[in-house]
Amino acid sequence: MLETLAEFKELVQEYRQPPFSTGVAELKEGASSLFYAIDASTTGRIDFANVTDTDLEKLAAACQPATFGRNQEDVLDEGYRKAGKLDAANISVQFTPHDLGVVDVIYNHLLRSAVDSKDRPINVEIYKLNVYGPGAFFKPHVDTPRSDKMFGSLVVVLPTVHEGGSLIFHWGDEDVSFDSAQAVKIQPTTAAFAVFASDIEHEVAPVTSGYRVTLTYNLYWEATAKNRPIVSVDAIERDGALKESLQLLLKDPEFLPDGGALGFALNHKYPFNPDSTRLQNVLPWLKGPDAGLRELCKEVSLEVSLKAVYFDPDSGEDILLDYFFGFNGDVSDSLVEHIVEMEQEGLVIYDPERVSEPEREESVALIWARPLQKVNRFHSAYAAYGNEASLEYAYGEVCLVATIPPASERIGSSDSSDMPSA
Ligand SMILES: O=C(O)CCC(=O)C(=O)O
Ligand SMILES: [Fe+2]
Repeated sequence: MLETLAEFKELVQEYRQPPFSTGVAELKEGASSLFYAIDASTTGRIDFANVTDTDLEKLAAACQPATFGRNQEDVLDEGYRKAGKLDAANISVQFTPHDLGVVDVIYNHLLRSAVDSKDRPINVEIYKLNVYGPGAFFKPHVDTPRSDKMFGSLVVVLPTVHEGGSLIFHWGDEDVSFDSAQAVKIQPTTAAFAVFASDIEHEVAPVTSGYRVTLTYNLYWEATAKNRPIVSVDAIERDGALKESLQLLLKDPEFLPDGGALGFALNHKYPFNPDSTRLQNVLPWLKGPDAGLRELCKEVSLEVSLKAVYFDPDSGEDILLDYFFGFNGDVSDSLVEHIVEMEQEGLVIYDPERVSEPEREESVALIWARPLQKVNRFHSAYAAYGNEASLEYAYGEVCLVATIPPASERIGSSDSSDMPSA
């Protein structure tokens, strides 16, 4: 492998950051209560600055058992999720995530953005209240996307005395645990919170004593958000080594001499609806390091697009589509033929490091800077375990593809010095 390429690949591999952030926040005096519906005409109240066991038992009794999504069906299975829930319609709280300072954490840490939040408004929508009594837990799942604008989840753990119930993130090969029970012990008014990219698998360990009471929220991009990058110039500057390495790669005349594409498998999955989600629209919604890679390509004047990655079992080739296939997509003819005939709707790719000549001339030479972990399947159900069943949205595997001009046309290449520059 070219040395310039090997170096760039290594830096891209290291370019990741935890897609979660945890912390604590103080509930303000006089604004620490929850009101909830016990039945059509009775309301309960808990002041979390001053909770009693009886309060918690009453709240637990007002809950219904929490269900979850398995293969697009809503199921109740206490071997997988054991918890009580109250829907958003049946609760009202006196404090907001904004009051708790969590919105800043979302921008600054989860999205690693220094862009003014006015430019990229988000919606923080309350979803459920959950009560995890002794022995309650929630096994590994992702949070079901409720729209293609949903990027994250927020959990607020209210101040109650309990043990266990850690929130555990499964991030690549690492398990990162947040002991929220410990965190809320700081003061009687200390709440704990976790914000995370909702496509990251996580679980709640069993509660061993007491009641763990949570509010969960869905995080969405506002529909009207401008198409602004969410990664700050600062963040790119900090990753200067990555930019330098990419510039060196592009200058290397042996790297894709006739041009082609540079592909990046992304760190996150993105929600889509096969009928309405256009991949081009997803570009401004990339999360964390994925947004950083897009900015990096822009900085060195490479054109980028997002593609859905599929594997065609008939031909054994990988295909990049500009759209997602339906959930029950039935591919009768060879998909590759289909793509080639439709033109512009997708690319058939080959790896020039492995194959010297493509089988068909339409194929594009693509080198993976960050290798694909997984591809989409045409026939499988998408979300296996979610916190809700969803027939409309699922997470898909997306990659970022940068078009690489032939070596002679690349900015900074020795051959291009006589060419007019843009
Ligand atoms: O309570 C938590 O810490 C996480 C809950 C959760 O993952 C969910 O409700 O989907
Ligand atoms: Fe969850």
